[in-house]
Amino acid sequence: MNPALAGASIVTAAQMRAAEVACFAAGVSQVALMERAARAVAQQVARFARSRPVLVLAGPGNNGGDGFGVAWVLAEWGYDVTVATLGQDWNGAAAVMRDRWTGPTTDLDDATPRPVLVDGLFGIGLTRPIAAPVRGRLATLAAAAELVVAIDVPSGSFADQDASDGVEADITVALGALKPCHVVGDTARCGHLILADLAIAVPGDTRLIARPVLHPPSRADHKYTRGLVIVIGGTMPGAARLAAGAAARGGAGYVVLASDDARVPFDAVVSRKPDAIAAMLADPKLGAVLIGPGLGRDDEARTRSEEAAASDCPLVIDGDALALASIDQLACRTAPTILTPHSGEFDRLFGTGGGNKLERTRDAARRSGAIVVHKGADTVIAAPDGQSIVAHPPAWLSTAGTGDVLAGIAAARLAASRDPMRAAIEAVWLHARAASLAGPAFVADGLAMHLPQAIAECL
Ligand SMILES: NC(=O)C1=CN([C@@H]2O[C@H](COP(=O)(O)OP(=O)(O)OC[C@H]3O[C@@H](n4cnc5c(N)ncnc54)[C@H](OP(=O)(O)O)[C@@H]3O)[C@@H](O)[C@H]2O)[C@H](O)CC1
Ligand SMILES: [K+]
Repeated sequence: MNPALAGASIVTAAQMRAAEVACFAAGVSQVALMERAARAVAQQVARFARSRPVLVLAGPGNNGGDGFGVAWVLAEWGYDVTVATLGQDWNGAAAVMRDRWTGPTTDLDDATPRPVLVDGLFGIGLTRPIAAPVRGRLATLAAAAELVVAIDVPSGSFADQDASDGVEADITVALGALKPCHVVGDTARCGHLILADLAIAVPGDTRLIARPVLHPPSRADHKYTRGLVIVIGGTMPGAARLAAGAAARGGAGYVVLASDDARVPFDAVVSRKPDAIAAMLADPKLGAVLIGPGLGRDDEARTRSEEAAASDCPLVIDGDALALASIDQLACRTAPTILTPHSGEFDRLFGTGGGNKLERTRDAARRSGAIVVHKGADTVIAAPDGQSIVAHPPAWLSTAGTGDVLAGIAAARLAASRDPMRAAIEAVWLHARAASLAGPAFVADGLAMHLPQAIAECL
């Protein structure tokens, strides 16, 4: 998680264009906006170029216009710059930038590599894959460069798709706002991501995660107002135990582990026999129920899962309980629901239909009426109203049991606030932060120990 980008907006190419139009309508000229973009990119190139010769690629559209602008600014600052072009006819602001550029210019076909490559071939206007010869030239020039800086998006990446193609950049300077290709899919091709916001107002319903603000307990609080969490276990009691421990360390006031296995993660977690689940679910003091970690998929698991789904309790559904759930049943719930699928569980429940991960997760939230936490290296949290948040948790979390820990934290946060979107965001942030604090190669059993420190950072 890059703190410099915390809370940054993520917009589609169409939303970006609409925001630009609104900016023009408010009196900013196209040339002025392109000049802002060019200066912002040139500043980043200058930070890292160390006076090395620069080759700027200028494509046929406004990304190319930005490229001419970058070349013009860098040359003014004393850099040795050459421009290689793809295309002949530039319009509007791009033509103005092209005319400002009076330095050495070649065709892309004839360009020779230089240590610093600025990629202004294609931006958000890419409509089809780049033709093989051009892709080949781009790859050759990029491979021979010591530093590749992409303007807006790495050329070849479609702004609205999971990043899966395009040049591999060391630095990408996103213009105006982040786009889906910067945050979902193989985002490594963007290299170090920098946002130049250019003072354009953009929609804010999709954002990168930011550190949540948590409130310490008040003098009037007691264990039930802090949140009573029930974790329903099953055939693999260790997973439910991990989740119960994480719920307790995640700020719950009281945690009950309903499991045939009487072992608890520590004494503060209370063990109950699961034959009393119906009575437990009817407890008006109940803050949230977690079902799924270690549940299994036998008849008993199905009964417990159906009982939980049919209850009025705020519910977190994870692991095996996701395999036992149905979208119709979820959509009928009136109490808050959080689902925490990894990609396999997500595909089984919601299908493998098209769109990027953001679109698919938003669609799943709309269909199920639940908050969906679609886990992965790019975790997407989506609400039925279209609000969505993207997080990039540490890769060290890719180890057994960390999902149970996340589900436990989500239950604790849900019991505390009863607001499932807020709870999901808090849980994902705290989980990722605890992983960072745990350092490399931790085991899931030790992860929750770092939650108090992560919580302290949010007060
Ligand atoms: N967001 C901001 O605040 C600002 C962004 N700016 C920059 O503008 C680009 C978007 O510019 P746009 O002109 O819309 O698009 P591109 O430059 O990406 O490319 C469009 C041209 O490329 C042609 N095209 C598309 N795909 C291909 C392809 N595979 N092969 C060859 N040519 C292709 C397309 O023509 P077609 O009609 O053939 O599709 C266009 O000619 C944005 O990314 C920013 O860099 C502004 O500077 C202002 C601030
Ligand atoms: K580019």
